[in-house]
Amino acid sequence: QLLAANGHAVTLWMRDADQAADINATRQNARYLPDANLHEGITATADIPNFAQADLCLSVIPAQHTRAQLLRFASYILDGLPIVLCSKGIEISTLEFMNEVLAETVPQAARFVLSGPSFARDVVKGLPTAVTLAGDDLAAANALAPLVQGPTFRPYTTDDMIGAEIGGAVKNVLAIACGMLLGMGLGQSAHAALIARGFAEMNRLGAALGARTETLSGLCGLGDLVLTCSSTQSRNMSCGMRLGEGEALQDILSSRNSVTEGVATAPALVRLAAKHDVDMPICIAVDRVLSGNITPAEAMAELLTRPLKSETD
Ligand SMILES: NC(=O)C1=CN([C@@H]2O[C@H](COP(=O)(O)OP(=O)(O)OC[C@H]3O[C@@H](n4cnc5c(N)ncnc54)[C@H](O)[C@@H]3O)[C@@H](O)[C@H]2O)C=CC1
Ligand SMILES: O=C(CO)COP(=O)(O)O
Repeated sequence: QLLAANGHAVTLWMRDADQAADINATRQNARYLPDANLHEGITATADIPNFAQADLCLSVIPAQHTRAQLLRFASYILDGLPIVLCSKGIEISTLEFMNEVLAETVPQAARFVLSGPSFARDVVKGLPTAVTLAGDDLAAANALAPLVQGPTFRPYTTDDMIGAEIGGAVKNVLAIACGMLLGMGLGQSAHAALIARGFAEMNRLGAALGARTETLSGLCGLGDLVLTCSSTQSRNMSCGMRLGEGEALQDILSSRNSVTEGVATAPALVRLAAKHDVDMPICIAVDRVLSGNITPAEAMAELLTRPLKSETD
């Protein structure tokens, strides 16, 4: 919507030709974004897009499927085409972030990450949104920013791609934890404590992987953590709430047609943290609940009975 409103001809690639035809005929994406009238500058297709004529490409495929789809297109992508990664997660089979997956699959592309507090429904309504646009270097991110900016959409640039990706991936897992806590009725004080201690976990992982603290304190870290941990509009948070209320994970996932990224990212994150010797007790607790090892109540009891420690450790 943003790009089309900026005057770009936008090709929306999808796997299902019938759905593409439906979108072109109705100007609605009934399955994934109902209630939004799609801009006339958007054309849906199931054919390989004409990458040779593209100024940029946004990858919005769920994290666990990004590699397969990038490989599908890799040979069509010209040297230096900017690919902007919008998915928030860690690939479970490799423990890689999306920019690492892109570097392996489409090495000729210029890599960017767009992340931050931005519900698609808010953006499409034109509600004010500010996000992080990260590139390999700041000049490249600065050059790309005007293409994705809008009257109510402000990208702030950085060259800290790993920081931008850590923020988006970790906040999804923490939002499941916040949802569980609220679903169990444990109150707003516990909710605030979990956000703050979760942010400490995000920062510890960031330090181990070379992210900058100011990136994680910004839109793609703290900003998105606050949004996702505070809104039932978040799929991760609402999944956690339903777990906290006693529903089974499989029932929750099968009741929705939309991705809940934190579910696959939680085990990847726990393994990545272990590999780098980073302490992430809340994320471990989420993973143990998701894998059926403990109940949400047992997870909260475990977290509360951990040995006391300094707040800055
Ligand atoms: N919806 C939102 O507000 C935001 C979503 N994101 C991120 O964007 C990514 C996608 O999220 P949504 O679009 O909301 O999810 P969604 O579940 O609403 O849509 C996912 C899209 O990917 C397609 N898809 C699913 N499996 C696929 C596969 N194997 N190959 C190719 N395409 C496949 C689906 O057909 C659908 O079009 C996620 O990583 C999410 O964290 C980021 C910011 C905001
Ligand atoms: O990333 C998002 C908002 O910034 C969307 O969060 P959910 O995937 O939890 O809905």
